Amino acid sequence: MPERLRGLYAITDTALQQGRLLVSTEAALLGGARIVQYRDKSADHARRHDEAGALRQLCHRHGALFLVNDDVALAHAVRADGVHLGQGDATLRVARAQLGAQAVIGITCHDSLALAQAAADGGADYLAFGAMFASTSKPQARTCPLPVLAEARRRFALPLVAIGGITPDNAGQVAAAGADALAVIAALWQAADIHAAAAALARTYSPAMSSTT
Ligand SMILES: Cc1ncc(COP(=O)(O)OP(=O)(O)O)c(N)n1
Ligand SMILES: Cc1nc(C(=O)O)sc1CCOP(=O)(O)O
Ligand SMILES: [Mg+2]
Repeated sequence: MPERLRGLYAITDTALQQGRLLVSTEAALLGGARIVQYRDKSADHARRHDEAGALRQLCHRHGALFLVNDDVALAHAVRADGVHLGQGDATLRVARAQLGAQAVIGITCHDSLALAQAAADGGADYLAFGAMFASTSKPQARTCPLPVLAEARRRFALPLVAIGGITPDNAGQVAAAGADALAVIAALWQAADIHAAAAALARTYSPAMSSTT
């Protein structure tokens, strides 16, 4: 399993991080986040471009991967490491053609092993399952039972990312079921101490390691 797709996967939230996008993301990186996804659904293209470019630099300073949600053109424009695509987003084929063989392309599979098989067959770099638990960030997301994730672990050699309602308290169950990375929004950006929350989540994979300060 590639080490670069393992550990805490922080997903930005424009509302929760308002005015503190870079500072709060840096706190998560210092706490141990290894992957960051820029997720901003607004139509403010100039701001999105500026923020994504700044986040890319920040992530690379910390040796973390930087991915863009949904927007293949933005990922290309800011030279992100890759893109995360849902079932209603651009196709894997289009994204691969635009971003190239080295790009990391992750695909949402919800609770479906059939979607995961199609993504694996199409050349995805990781498979995302969720929502593992009720999510305040996406309350309408349908639940992916832990046994589905465990079955995906048995079937697929690709990295598995789990998302939805993950907190330091339930992270261990998700990792034990086979997740290589934990994608998190609320439990990071709503924490009183983002660095400490990130460190607690990151410790799921490196119990002996503490975070950097
Ligand atoms: C790591 C990860 N997994 C799943 C998603 C959800 O993607 P999608 O279904 O396209 O929904 P939106 O995030 O675009 O609302 C994700 N973003 N990241
Ligand atoms: C963006 C997203 N996608 C999901 C899915 O199930 O595909 S759940 C989700 C929200 C994740 O945020 P939180 O850590 O706050 O629950
Ligand atoms: Mg999407």
